[in-house]
Amino acid sequence: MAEIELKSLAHSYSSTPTGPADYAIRQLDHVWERGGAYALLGPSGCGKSTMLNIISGLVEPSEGEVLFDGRRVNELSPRERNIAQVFQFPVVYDSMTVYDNLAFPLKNNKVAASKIKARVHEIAEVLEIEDKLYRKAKNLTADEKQKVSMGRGLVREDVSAILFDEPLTVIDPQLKWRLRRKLKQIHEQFDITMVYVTHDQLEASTFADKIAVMYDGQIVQFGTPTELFEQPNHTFVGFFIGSPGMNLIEVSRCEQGGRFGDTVIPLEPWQIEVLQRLKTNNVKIGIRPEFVELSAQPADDTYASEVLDVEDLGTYKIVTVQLGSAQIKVRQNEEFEVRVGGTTHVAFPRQWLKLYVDEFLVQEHG
Ligand SMILES: Nc1ncnc2c1ncn2[C@@H]1O[C@H](COP(=O)(O)OP(=O)(O)OP(=O)(O)O)[C@@H](O)[C@H]1O
Repeated sequence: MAEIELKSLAHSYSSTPTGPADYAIRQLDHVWERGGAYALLGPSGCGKSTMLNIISGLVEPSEGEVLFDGRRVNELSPRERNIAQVFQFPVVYDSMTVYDNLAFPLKNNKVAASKIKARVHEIAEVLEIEDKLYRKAKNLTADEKQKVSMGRGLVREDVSAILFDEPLTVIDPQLKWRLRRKLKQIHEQFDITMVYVTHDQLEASTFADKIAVMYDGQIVQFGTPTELFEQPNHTFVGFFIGSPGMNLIEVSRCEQGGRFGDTVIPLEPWQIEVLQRLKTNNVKIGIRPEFVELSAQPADDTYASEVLDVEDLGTYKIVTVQLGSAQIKVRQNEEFEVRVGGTTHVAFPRQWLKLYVDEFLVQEHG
């Protein structure tokens, strides 16, 4: 197991890149610590697979270094790096039995036969495929084959890390949840560095202790699920994490804070100070639907708004209101009474109002 460091790493698939748009990975520094359970989360095309393939050695980065425990591995082949990689689609030898598929990486590494047997049974038990051990892989379902693929990664005790690239895509939805829990349990049991690529926030937060959110070839935030929820560093994180995502309102600056149309949202003095010094006009105020408050009666700090839509989701509802030119989503508990077309009063608690300049969060002492 190793700490994996990416140092000034960048990658372009073009041999003559002319600008940032030609890079699948824009220059970044990042450390995956030894023994951590991580998710790499982001939309399609943001560079997740490229990053995994650079770590495993399938892709040679155009710039920068990959270090395992401080040692440069750029020149090492995937095999020499000792990384296990599980892909979206199962990679198994159809003509072999499940047992032989699982034993294969160990035989390759000249592990003693008695050790192989014990380890194959241990992993098969964890993955609940013990009863399939002596079946030919070609007779398995897609789910079972993917379990074998995972098992081939997990079976080796000496791996530097296991990289999962959307491994549950082919898995039956009902099984997905169980397998995710299983991977988490395996991580706890074997203490291996694991990086799990997904574009599904639920999948990321059930598996990982820390999530790296990737957007447009950059890691825009690396934090716990709670940090990503409460303190999104970038508007993309605000929008991508949460359901629905953060409300983001384009504002212009004014003496009291941010203005859109006739509405002024007062901000903290330090935020106003930042706004006064700005050279850009790209300013947004963000607040999560969970932190916006609604009330039937007006108060000093509320804004009268029209209720556009109410979506009942069982234990809670999502209310969409029109405030000036902005549509704002608010999460309310199921008892809260609102009527589409009616008027409600919206409040934005100051501590949850985030200020974004050029899409990045402005922090108090940053
Ligand atoms: N072999 C390749 N040659 C040229 N461009 C590529 C190659 N592989 C990926 N790209 C491009 O690099 C960018 C990042 O792709 P990558 O597959 O790493 O993203 P991803 O986040 O893993 O996406 P997905 O979730 O769809 O797999 C995309 O614009 C993609 O089109």
